[in-house]
Amino acid sequence: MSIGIYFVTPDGCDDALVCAALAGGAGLIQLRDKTATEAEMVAQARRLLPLCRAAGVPLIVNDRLEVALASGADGLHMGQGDGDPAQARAALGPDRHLGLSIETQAQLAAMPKGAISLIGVGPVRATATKPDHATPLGLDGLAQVVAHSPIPAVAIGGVGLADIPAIRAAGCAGVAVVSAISGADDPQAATRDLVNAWRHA
Ligand SMILES: Cc1ncc(COP(=O)(O)OP(=O)(O)O)c(N)n1
Ligand SMILES: Cc1ncsc1CCOP(=O)(O)O
Ligand SMILES: [Mg+2]
Repeated sequence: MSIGIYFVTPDGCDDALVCAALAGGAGLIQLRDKTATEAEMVAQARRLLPLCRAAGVPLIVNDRLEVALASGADGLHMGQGDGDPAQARAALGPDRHLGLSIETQAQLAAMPKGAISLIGVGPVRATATKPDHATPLGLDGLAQVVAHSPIPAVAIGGVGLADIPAIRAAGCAGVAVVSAISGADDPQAATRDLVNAWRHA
């Protein structure tokens, strides 16, 4: 599985930013908004789905199973404290994506086999985007976790263009970013640069 660049939205993301990431070549989009209501997230996911489908890119919802189900999104991403992955898999059915955050080797060893299709490993570095993040793994720690993963992994947390060769060499299927795209002056060009770096790494 190759994902390449996985754009995770910032809080309050407008649809134009997702369009820019799609136009730049992002391979996966996650709607993550820690401030939106459930109804707002359902409405935004419903607006974004046809745009993502037109680009052939899956749309994943962060945290909220009900939003993923109500909007018809392509999957859900869960953290360690976001509920039971086996229950989420049962609700989503066998075909949709189900991502799980992995912050330690112990979490990887305890991962429910069969339910998860993709892991987000990190944070690689400290990041202001997620103030409650776990202890950073660093690039070496990332590589150690990914080496033991039976399923595809993406790196996340404080990563950008310069990290792509090491992340690819670690065996990741992609890299998940918020601020490397959302904080850029030109998010479409930033996405394109990340995509090209991934392709050439
Ligand atoms: C791809 C990916 N990996 C990790 C996370 C973090 O999820 P979580 O630990 O539940 O933290 P929040 O994002 O909910 O703050 C993610 N969202 N995506
Ligand atoms: C959602 C999430 N999970 C671990 S770090 C993080 C935030 C990543 O944001 P950024 O790419 O801006 O560091
Ligand atoms: Mg979460």
